[in-house]
Amino acid sequence: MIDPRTRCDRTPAWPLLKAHYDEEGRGFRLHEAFAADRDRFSRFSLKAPLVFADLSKNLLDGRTRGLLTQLARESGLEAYRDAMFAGEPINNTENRAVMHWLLRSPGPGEEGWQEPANRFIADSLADVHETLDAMLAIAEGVRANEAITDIVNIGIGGSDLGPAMAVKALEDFEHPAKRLHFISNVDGMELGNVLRKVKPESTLFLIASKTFTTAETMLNAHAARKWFLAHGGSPERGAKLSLSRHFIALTTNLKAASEFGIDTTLGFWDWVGGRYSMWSAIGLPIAIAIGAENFRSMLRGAHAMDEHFRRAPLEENLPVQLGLLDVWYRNFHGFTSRSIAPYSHGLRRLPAYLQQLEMESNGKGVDAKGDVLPYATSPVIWGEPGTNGQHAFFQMIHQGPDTVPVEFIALREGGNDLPEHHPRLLANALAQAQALMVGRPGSSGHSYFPGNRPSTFMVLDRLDPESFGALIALYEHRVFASGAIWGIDSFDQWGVELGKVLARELEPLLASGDGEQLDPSTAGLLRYLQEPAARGA
Ligand SMILES: O=P(O)(O)OC[C@H]1O[C@H](O)[C@H](O)[C@@H](O)[C@@H]1O
Repeated sequence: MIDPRTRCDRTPAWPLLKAHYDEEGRGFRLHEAFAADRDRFSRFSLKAPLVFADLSKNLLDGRTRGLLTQLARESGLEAYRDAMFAGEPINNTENRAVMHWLLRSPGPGEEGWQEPANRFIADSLADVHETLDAMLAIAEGVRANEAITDIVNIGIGGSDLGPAMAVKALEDFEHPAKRLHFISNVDGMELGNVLRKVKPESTLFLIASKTFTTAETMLNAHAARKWFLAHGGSPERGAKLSLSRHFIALTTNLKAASEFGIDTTLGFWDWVGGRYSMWSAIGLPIAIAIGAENFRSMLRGAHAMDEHFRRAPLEENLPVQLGLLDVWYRNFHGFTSRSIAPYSHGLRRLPAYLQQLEMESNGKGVDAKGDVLPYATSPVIWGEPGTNGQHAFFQMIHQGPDTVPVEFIALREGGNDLPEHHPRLLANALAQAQALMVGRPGSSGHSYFPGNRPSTFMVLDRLDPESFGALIALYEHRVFASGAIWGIDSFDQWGVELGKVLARELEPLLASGDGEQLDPSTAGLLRYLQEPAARGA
């Protein structure tokens, strides 16, 4: 594919942004901006489907926004976005299309169905709906099966973080009699602790791996299988407690799943990136937890956001404007991180999910052609739900020397019957954003609050499947927008390979202890780990 993009530092907008930053951006004061513009709140708020965002507490003015939008245009963001929606192989280092959005596109006969742009998309859409229907039928079957009480999802990265986060987020909608466990770590403590508590006859294992080769997942899957067989399970298909009835694979690698001994496999396609895969078969645990109807509702919310991203003018396009803000902060202000503060217990795993989504997508040092970039890309993403973060690291965000833009996410309606809690939660979210912005004028010494610290405040009406779907799709497209402008391939992850190779080489050395050919630090650690662990003080 010919990349339609122009790298951001080669656009006319880039030096203009630099000059604008030097002249005004660096010294920008939020309180002055509000004083100069009574309508700043409404001028810098955006409403996308199911998500409202107040951007007015960010360090930007009309000129910043104009220049950033010009940058988006000049860097070819729209053409690149359209190439994604046309199914072109925009993941150029792997020569793959990027079509997670298709996983939530309505099928023929459904409301909102659109004529597919080409044959590839039409065929893929048919596959998507066939698998979706099959997956939801399995989910409903499991929900109706009283004998199954525990579902153990074994997967890592994109085959874990999305479903694990979603199941927590949609806890209010979950089946009352199903316990979902997520096993990702190669540390046996995680699987071991779950296996101690479950029984083979009432447990369903989901082996979730796009490639079905990931070392951690394979080790955990084989350990689960061994445990199952050691506790009365049988590899015989017709047996009462058969492996084939208690293991399901979620993967693109049908062959490997069948070699493992699994009969029921829900497939997906190489055009679904791991970290974009919770809408695919990888979402089975979500569907088991919340049911088919709620799962479809989650897809509907995401699709509404897809349409917004695809069609809203850049100025009103929330994912685009958020992505541009990331560029402004990272490349002009030089901020190195962004903190995610969901004021929602349900969204407690969102920061972990976004760490993969954003940093694995956009943590790149070369452009899509492989040329070293002269500018920074993904910020560090971190956070905890409010109000917990306030009692931990907000000290640093308020008074530390670094500026950390914060992203607040709040709900209009709380999802519980404790009437005093939600107003308290909202008051705290508002107070933090306000305190960051206004600081404490006239303060000094230990009570000095500088203020002028930026934040974005997003609001969903409630944390239901539809709004949740829209929120996650918003983040996906925001990452697309900033990655598109940075000129990188946001859909590969070569940076995870080296460690995997080295781990394979090191594992046998842990037994032999022979690390003399290695670097002195690794060799020293190997020797230290070989020595017997100390007992007592
Ligand atoms: O789903 P899998 O093929 O098992 O991959 C699981 C994860 O591991 C890889 O190393 C990648 O870094 C992730 O992008 C991926 O989500």
